[in-house]
Amino acid sequence: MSDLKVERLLKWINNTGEEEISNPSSHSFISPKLTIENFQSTGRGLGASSPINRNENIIKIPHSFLLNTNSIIRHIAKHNDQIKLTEAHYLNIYVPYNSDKIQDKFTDIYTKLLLEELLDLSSVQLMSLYILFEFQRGKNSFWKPFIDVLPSVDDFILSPLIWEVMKVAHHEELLSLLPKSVKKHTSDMLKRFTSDFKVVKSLIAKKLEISSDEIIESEYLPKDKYLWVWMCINSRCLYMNIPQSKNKDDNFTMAPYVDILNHSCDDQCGIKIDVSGFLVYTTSRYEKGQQLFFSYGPHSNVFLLCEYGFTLPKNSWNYLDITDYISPLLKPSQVDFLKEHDYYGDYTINALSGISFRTEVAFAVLQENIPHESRKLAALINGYSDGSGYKRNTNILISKILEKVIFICDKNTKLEFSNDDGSEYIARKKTIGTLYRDMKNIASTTIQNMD
Ligand SMILES: C[S@@+](CC[C@H](N)C(=O)[O-])C[C@H]1O[C@@H](n2cnc3c(N)ncnc32)[C@H](O)[C@@H]1O
Repeated sequence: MSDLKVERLLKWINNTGEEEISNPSSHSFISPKLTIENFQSTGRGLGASSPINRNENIIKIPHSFLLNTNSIIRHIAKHNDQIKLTEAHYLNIYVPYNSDKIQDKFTDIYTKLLLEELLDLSSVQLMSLYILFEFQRGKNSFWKPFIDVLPSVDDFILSPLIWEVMKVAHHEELLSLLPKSVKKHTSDMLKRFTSDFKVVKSLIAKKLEISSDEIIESEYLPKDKYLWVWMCINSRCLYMNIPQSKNKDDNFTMAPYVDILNHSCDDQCGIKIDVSGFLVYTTSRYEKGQQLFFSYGPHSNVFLLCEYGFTLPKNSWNYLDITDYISPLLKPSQVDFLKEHDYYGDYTINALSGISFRTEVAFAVLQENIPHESRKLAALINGYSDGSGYKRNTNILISKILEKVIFICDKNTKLEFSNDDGSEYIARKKTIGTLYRDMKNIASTTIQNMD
C-alpha cells in the first residue's frame, strides 16, 4: 500500500481536516507505537515501532468511522428526506456537513430508498451495496480513504469461491482437486454470494425501474466488483451488536485501521466496544519490529482459506470431518436414535483434542443393533460411563476409516510440491496440497495416539 494512501487514511481517521477538528467524531486514537508494514509471512499488517506493554490501549475508532448498518443508514438518510431517524445509534453518528451536497447517480438512488427496504437487507447485503456505490462515487465519498486501502481482488486468489465465480484458468480441475469439506464450504458460500447479489440487484433494479437482468450490464453493480466488495466484507468484519439486526449473523461492523490486524490462533490483542467506539488493547507485550495479531476466532484452515483466502502453517483449530465415512455404515434404527438424541452428523476429529464426543457416540451407536434398548449406550450419552466398553471396536472402525483418509491424502499431498513457476495456478495447487497434508497429520496422529 502506498505511503500516500496510509497518510490519507490516518488523516481521515484522525479527523485532522481544518473544518473537522472541532467535530464530535474527532476522538480517534492510533498509538504512535503502531505502523502499517509488509511482513514476509503474512503480507500487510500492523507492527510495533517501539515496545508495547501488555494491556495497553492502542487503537480507538469512534462510531462515526465504523462502517455498519447504523452508519450506512445515517449517511443515506442525509440524501433522503423520507428517512426520519430518531434513535441514538443513528443520531450519534456524525456525517460531515458537505456530504449531502454532492449529488450523483448513486445518491439519486439513495433518495429513493425507504428505511424499511434498507432494514430488510441483511448486513452483508446493505454493506456490499453501499460500499460498491461509494467505491464508484470516488472522491465524492466520505469513505474514500478507507475504501482506497481495502485489498484488491488479487489478495483473494487462493479463495475457491473466487476460482468458481471468476472462472479462473483451470478452475474446473482445481475445484475437483479440493477435499470434500472444502467443496461443501465453497458451494455454501456460492449460495450465500449468489443470493446476496440477487437481493441487491433486484432492489436497485426496482429503484431504477428496470429488470434485474438489465442491471448486470449496467454500471451500478458490476459482478466482479460486487464479488470483490463481498469478499472484503466477509474477511474484514468484526463482531458488534447492532440493535435493530434481525439475527445474530448481522451483528458486525467494519472498523478501519483495526482491520489491518492479521490473524493468529492465540489472542494477542483484545477488543471492546462502548459508546465511544471500537477499542483495541494488547493482551501480550510486543517488542519493536514484532507484528501484532488478533484472533479472528477458532477457525480451521479450511474455513480460513474459504472465507479469508489464506491458511496458517500450524493451526490448532484444524479438524478432520469423517461424517461421509460414518453415515453409510449406519442402519435406519441407528440413524433414528442419533437424530432423536441430536447426535446425527458432524463427526469430527480435532487436531488438538482428538475424537469429538459426538463422533464417539456415533461409533458406540454403530456397535448396538437396537440402540434404543441399550443401557450401556444410555450411560455413555448421559455421562454415567466413559464408554470404555466400546473402545476396542471403535478403534478398529476408526483405524479403517483413517487409513482410507490417509490413502486419499497421499495421492494429493504431492500437489504441495508442484514446481513453482510463480503462477496463480501453481499457488492454488500448492494450497490444496497443504489442506491434504493437514488432514493426513490429524489422521496419522489419531492412529498413533490410539491405545
Ligand atoms: C482483516 S484483513 C487483515 C489485514 C490484511 N492483511 C490487509 O492487508 O488488509 C484479513 C486478510 O488478511 C490476510 N491475513 C490475515 N491473517 C493472516 C495470516 N496470519 N497469514 C496470512 N494472511 C493473513 C488474509 O488475506 C485475510 O483475508
